[in-house]
Amino acid sequence: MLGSVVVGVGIAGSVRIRDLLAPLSSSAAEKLTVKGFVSRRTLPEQHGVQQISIEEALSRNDIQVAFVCTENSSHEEHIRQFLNAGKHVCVEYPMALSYSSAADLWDLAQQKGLVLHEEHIELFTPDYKQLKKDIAGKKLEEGSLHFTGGSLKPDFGFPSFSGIARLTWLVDLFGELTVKEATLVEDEERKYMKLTAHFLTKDQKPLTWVEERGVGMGRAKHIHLRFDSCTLTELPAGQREPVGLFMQDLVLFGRKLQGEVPTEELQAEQSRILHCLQLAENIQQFCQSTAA
Ligand SMILES: NC(=O)C1=CN([C@@H]2O[C@H](COP(=O)(O)OP(=O)(O)OC[C@H]3O[C@@H](n4cnc5c(N)ncnc54)[C@H](OP(=O)(O)O)[C@@H]3O)[C@@H](O)[C@H]2O)C=CC1
Ligand SMILES: C=CC1=C(C)/C(=C/c2[nH]c(/C=C3N=C(/C=C4\NC(=O)C(C)=C4C=C)C(C)=C\3CCC(=O)O)c(CCC(=O)O)c2C)NC1=O
Repeated sequence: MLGSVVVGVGIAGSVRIRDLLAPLSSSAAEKLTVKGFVSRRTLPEQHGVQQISIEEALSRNDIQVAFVCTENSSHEEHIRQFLNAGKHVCVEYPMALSYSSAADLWDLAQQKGLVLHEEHIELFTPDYKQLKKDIAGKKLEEGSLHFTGGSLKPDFGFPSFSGIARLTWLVDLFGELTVKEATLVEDEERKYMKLTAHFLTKDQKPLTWVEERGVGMGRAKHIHLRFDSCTLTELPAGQREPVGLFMQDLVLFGRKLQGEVPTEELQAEQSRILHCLQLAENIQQFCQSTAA
């Protein structure tokens, strides 16, 4: 068994505590137990789990794993602290707010012989799984993905990083991309923002990503994907699954801890994550150069 600590008790941290207390039976998630949680606030017990200090989490021998569930701007520092203390880390996406920080963190994990896992629940949603099946083997001519959602707190980072889940979809579906142009429109008073990024695929096909957030905007994704043989204008509705999204991620992390995930799969995943973070950084640079 591996003892774990959950760092940061927001939406994601609470789900992690809940899932660790009731892991999917007969899955690798059962190898994890939860020994405590860390929070910057003073909180009561969460489902019987006690708050502990970060110093205790870093030093206790019966804690081998940390779940970093805080806002994005603090991920890098937390990952570094826990890896340096010899703990495996599962971090909610994105692991860092720059490409070079992420690359350094992977190097540190490798040096220490520890698992560093970045959660990607967006790849487990039924709609995404169905979309991936539906377009398998089709040749993209052009496409767009338009996300809308409620406004985020500023410590979630530049929108190409906080929206990394959309980039992950595009890269997982269409392979490596090149950023051609990106713009950001912001209205701080209205807490509104719209990021538009234009990419080319390796086959030189155009893809557009729009990430739009504002107070009261509903979470939604719209696609327009034109292939050689057909055009998709709506996300397919996938079959709902009994296992929750964060639980599916926990099982994958558990399998990594057990050494059950093949090296090629780990490498492909790491390349995808780093490529997405590189794209996020390129987008940020485009936006900041046009803003100047
Ligand atoms: N929500 C989701 O569905 C998903 C979230 N993620 C990722 O998870 C991470 C955390 O996101 P999420 O949990 O949604 O963010 P939250 O805003 O809910 O929580 C972020 C942090 O804010 C602090 N916090 C939470 N509630 C309060 C409060 N009422 N008052 C003061 N502080 C509070 C907590 O830290 P502390 O306990 O130290 O105070 C918490 O860790 C991000 O990296 C995000 O990208 C990824 C996929 C899905
Ligand atoms: C109700 C308020 C609500 C909040 C505050 C919220 C926060 C939230 N949801 C996220 C992702 C996500 N959130 C969900 C789904 C949910 N997450 C949920 O908290 C709930 C109730 C669902 C409902 C199904 C999914 C599937 C993702 C992964 C990214 C995606 O596919 O859009 C993220 C990570 C950044 C991102 O990819 O957008 C945040 C911060 N989600 C919400 O729905």
